[in-house]
Amino acid sequence: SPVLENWWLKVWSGSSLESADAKGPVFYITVYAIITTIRLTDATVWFFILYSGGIHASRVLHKRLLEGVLFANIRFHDTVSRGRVLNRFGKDFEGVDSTLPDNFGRSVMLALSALATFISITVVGGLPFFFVAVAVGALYYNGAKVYSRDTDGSAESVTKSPLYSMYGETIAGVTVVRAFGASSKYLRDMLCRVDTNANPFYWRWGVNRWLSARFDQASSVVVGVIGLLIVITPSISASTAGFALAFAATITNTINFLVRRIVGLEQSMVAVERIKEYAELKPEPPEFIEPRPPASWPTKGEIKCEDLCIRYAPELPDVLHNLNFEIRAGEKVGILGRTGSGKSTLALSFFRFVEPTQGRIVIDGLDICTIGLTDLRSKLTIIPQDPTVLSGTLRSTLDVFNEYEDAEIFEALRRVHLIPPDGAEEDPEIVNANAFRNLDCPVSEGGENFSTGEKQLLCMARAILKRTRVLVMDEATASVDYATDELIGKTIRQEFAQSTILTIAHRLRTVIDYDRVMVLDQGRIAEFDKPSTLLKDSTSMFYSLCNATGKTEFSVLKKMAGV
Ligand SMILES: Nc1ncnc2c1ncn2[C@@H]1O[C@H](COP(=O)(O)OP(=O)(O)OP(=O)(O)O)[C@@H](O)[C@H]1O
Repeated sequence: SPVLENWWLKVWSGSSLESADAKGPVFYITVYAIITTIRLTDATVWFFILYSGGIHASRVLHKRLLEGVLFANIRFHDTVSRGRVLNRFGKDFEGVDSTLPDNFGRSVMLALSALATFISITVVGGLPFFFVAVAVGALYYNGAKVYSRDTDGSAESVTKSPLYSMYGETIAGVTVVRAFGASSKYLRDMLCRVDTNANPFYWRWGVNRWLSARFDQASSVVVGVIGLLIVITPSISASTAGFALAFAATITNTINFLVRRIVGLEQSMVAVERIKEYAELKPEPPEFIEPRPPASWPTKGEIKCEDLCIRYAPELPDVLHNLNFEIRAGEKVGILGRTGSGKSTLALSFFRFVEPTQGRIVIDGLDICTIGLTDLRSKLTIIPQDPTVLSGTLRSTLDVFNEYEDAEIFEALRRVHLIPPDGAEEDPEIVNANAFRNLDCPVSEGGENFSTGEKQLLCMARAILKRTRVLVMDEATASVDYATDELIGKTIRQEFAQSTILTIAHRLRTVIDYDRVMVLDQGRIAEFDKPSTLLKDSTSMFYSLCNATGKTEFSVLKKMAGV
C-alpha cells in the first residue's frame, strides 16, 4: 500500500507536466482516498487475524504448559524452583500474548515494505539504483548481525526466575526472616537481583540507540548517493526523482524497524522455546492402564515387597536396597529408623512418587506398577509428614470430591477429637468458639489459620472418611500432644481394624502395641518382628531405640508391649 500511495502521488505530481489531458484534483484525491481506505482496512483485518491467531496459540500453549507442569514427575518439582516455573507462566507468557503477534506481524509487513521499496527503486531508477540498494542492504545486514548478537533476550528471562523465587520464599518465611533480624540483608539481596534483572534491559536499549544512530548515518549516505545520481542523470523526470528520493529516505526507517522487530521476534520465540521445554516434560506414568484393577481392589490389604530398590534419580545412589518383606492383611506395622534411613521413601514408593529401579511391590496379588496412577492412589491413603491443606472451606478440605454427608464429616471430626464426642457436656462459649463445628469455616492458604497439629488431625479425619484397605501414616501425629495422640491411636485401631496400617513414627509409644515393627538402617531392613520379641533381645536396635528414651519411658514402653 505505501508503494501504491507513493506511486499515485508520483502519477498525480507528474500529470500536469507529462500529459495534456490531465484530470482535475478531485479525481486524484478520490483515488488517493480509496487507496488509503484499502490500506487501513487491510491493516485492520491483518491485525485482527494476527491477534486472534496469537490468542489461540497462547491458549493452546498455556494448556500444554499447565498439563506439562501438573503432570510432571515428582523429580521435576523436587529440582526446579517455583520461581522458574512462575517465570514461564508469567514473563514468558506475557511475551507470547502481547509481543509475539505484534513482532511477527510487523516483521512481515516491514519486510514486504522493504522489498517493495527495493523493487520500486530498481524499476524506476534502473540498474545503478539496484546496485546502490544492494550495497545499502549489505550495510544494514552487517549492522543487524551485530545487533542481533548483542541483544540476548534470554538474559532478561533467566535473571527473572531468582527474583520470583526469592520473593516467594521471603514472603513465605517472613516471620523467620524478621525473627533473625535479617530483613535488611534480604532487602539488599533482593535489590541485587532486581539490578541483575534490569541490566539486560538497560543494555538492550543502549544497543537499540546504537542501531538507530548507525542506520541514520547509512540513511544519509543513501540519500546523498541517490541525490548525486539524479543530478548526474539529466534524463530522469522530476516526478521519478522525487519518488526515488522519498523512498531512499523512508527505507532507512523501514529497515531500522525491520531489524528491531526481527530481533524482537527472535526473543519472543525464545519464550515459546522455554514454554515448549516445560510443556514437553516427561510426565508421570498414565492415570489409567487397561485392564483396570477390580473396583473392590485391594480387598484384603496384603503387601509384598520383592527385591525393592529405589533411587530418586538415575544419577543418584539407591536409597532403598533390595527390600524383601511381606505384610499380612490387616496387620499393623510400625516403621522405625534413624533420620535418612529411608522410611519416607518407602512410604512414597507405595504411591509410586518414586518408581522402583528394581523389584516390585505387590498389593493383593497385583504389581502396583502395572496399574494406572489414579487407580492406585485412589485406593490407598497416605497421611504425610507435612500435612497438606488447601484453601477453601472446612467442608472442601475434608470432602474434596463432595462425596459425603455433613453427618459423616462431623463424625470423622469427632473421631479425631477436633469436636467432642456426642453427649459430652460443653460450655456454650466453647461450642461457639470451636471452628470445627462450622463446615463453612474458611480455611486460608495452606491452612495457615490452623495449627500444625490441627492440620494433621484434619488429614486424619480425611483418611477416616475415605477408609481404605491400606493406610500409610508418615509421622502423622508428630505435632499432636501425647494425650490426643493416644486417643487418635485408639480411633485409628477402631476405624481401620480391618485395614493394613503402616506407620512411620518417631514416638515409640505410637507403634509399641502394633503387630510388628520394621527397623530400617541405611535403606536396609535391620529388624522386622513383634515389638515384644525385639524388646526381649537387649542387642536389638529396637531395644536400644526404646532404651534411649529414658528409664521411665522405657519401662512404660515395656509395659505397653507386654514384656
Ligand atoms: N527428593 C529427594 N531427592 C533426592 N534424595 C532424597 C529425596 N528425599 C530423600 N532423599 C534421600 O533419601 C534418603 C532417605 O530419605 P527419607 O526421607 O526416606 O528418610 P527418613 O528415614 O524418612 O528420614 P526422616 O526420619 O528424617 O523423615 C536420604 O539420604 C535423603 O537424602
